[in-house]
Formats: sequence, C-alpha cells, structure tokens
Amino acid sequence: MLEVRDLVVRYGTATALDEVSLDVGPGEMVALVGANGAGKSTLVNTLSGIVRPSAGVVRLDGRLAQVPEGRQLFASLTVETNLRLGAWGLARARRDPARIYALFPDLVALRGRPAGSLSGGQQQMVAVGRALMADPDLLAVDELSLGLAPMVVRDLAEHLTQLNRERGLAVLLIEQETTLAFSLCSRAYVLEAGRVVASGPSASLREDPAVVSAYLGGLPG
Ligand SMILES: Nc1ncnc2c1ncn2[C@@H]1O[C@H](COP(=O)(O)OP(=O)(O)OP(=O)(O)O)[C@@H](O)[C@H]1O
Repeated sequence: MLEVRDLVVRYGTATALDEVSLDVGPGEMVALVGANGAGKSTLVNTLSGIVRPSAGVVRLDGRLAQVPEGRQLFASLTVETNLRLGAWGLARARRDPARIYALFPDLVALRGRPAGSLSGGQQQMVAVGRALMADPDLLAVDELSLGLAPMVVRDLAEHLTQLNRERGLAVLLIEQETTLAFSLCSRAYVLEAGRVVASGPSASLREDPAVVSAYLGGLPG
C-alpha cells in the first residue's frame, strides 16, 4: 500500500531524513516512533506532498489522508464546515458528514460550534473525522496523543482500531508515546536523527534493550 525507499529530505544544509525506508501493507497498523526532531513530521509531510524529498521514492497505492500534528483546524469555522473541508474536491454525495457523526456521535451536538471552542480531545476527533471524510485507504496520524488526557487518547485509539478491524483502514501512527504506539500497532519503526535505527514487530521491539532504555523508560512494555 505504502512503500518508502531511501528517502532523503534536507532543509538547507540540514538533513532531516537520511535514506529512510518503510512499508505499510493493506489493512496494517504501523507505528513510527522517535523523539522530538527525529524527523517524524517531515516523513508524513513528504508522503502528503507538503515537503519535497531530495532523493528516494514514495509509492502509494490508494488514497492517503493525514491528521496533521496540532490538528490544524480552522478555529473560527464550525465543526461541520471543518469536516466538509476534508472532502473538498470530492463528488457532492461524498461531502455529507453523516458517516462521521455515526462514527463520532459526540460531534453531533457540537456540529454548529466553532472548532476553536472545543476541548483538545474533541478537536482531535474533528481532525480525525475530517481526514476520514476523504475516504482514505491509509490514514497517517501525526501525534494522536499530543496534549490529551489518557482516557481521551484511549477512546480515539479505540476508534482507529475499530476502523482498521472493520473497514480495513491502514494506519501509520506517528507517536512520541512509544508504549501507546506499540500497543496499537503490530509493527513499528524507530526513527533517530533522521534514520531508522530499529524496526520489526512491536512485540520484539518491546524486548529490545536499546529501545527499552531509550523509549520505554527502561521498563519492558
Ligand atoms: N521547515 C524547516 N526548516 C528547517 N528545518 C526544519 C524544518 N522542519 C523541520 N526541521 C528540522 O528537521 C528535523 C526533523 O523535524 P521534524 O519536525 O520532522 O521532527 P519530529 O520527529 O516530527 O519532531 P516533533 O516530534 O518535535 O514534531 C529537526 O531537526 C527540525 O528542526
């Protein structure tokens, strides 16, 4: 579904991604973990075409939608308008957000509210809903958990797992919360200073001493 080969991204003289390769298969949930500045957002932004690589190849078979870091909602526009913007350019019949309200019933009562007036968790729900409006085959979620209470994160994570299980949605989860990423995704890549330093089944990475000491607070997950 997604094949990234030897991707190199430079900002001026700084190298943000250095020959990064990764794959996401159809219906797979894959995590990309790493500390601040490791290059995670650069990778997602390259997939969606916001950032241009200096070298390497991105092959995507299907439609990609992105939940950007920090949600990037239009704060003064309503929840409903934000959702509709996710289907911008699609056929009229696909622009009805009813399917998103079915998935996130909490949003029904909020549909007329400016997105900027919602809580962080509600805003993240809108951001996920807006991305789903594009009917993606692959959803790239940049920092699902950022700034949210654990209970809210669990709820959002459950929605993603359900979409994956029931509709075969492939997910690339970009996360600093390594424990969360490993528990949701069967496979993961660890990015450090623009390079993939470890990858494989999450169950194996949880036992890898280097990963445990750097990303799991020294405790096996
Ligand atoms: N527009 C830019 N111009 C110059 N350097 C940039 C730009 N965007 C990112 N960088 C640099 O590229 C490197 C990777 O940044 P990136 O935002 O991809 O990391 P990240 O893993 O997503 O970090 P975070 O978790 O903090 O968002 C960092 O050193 C960052 O300072």
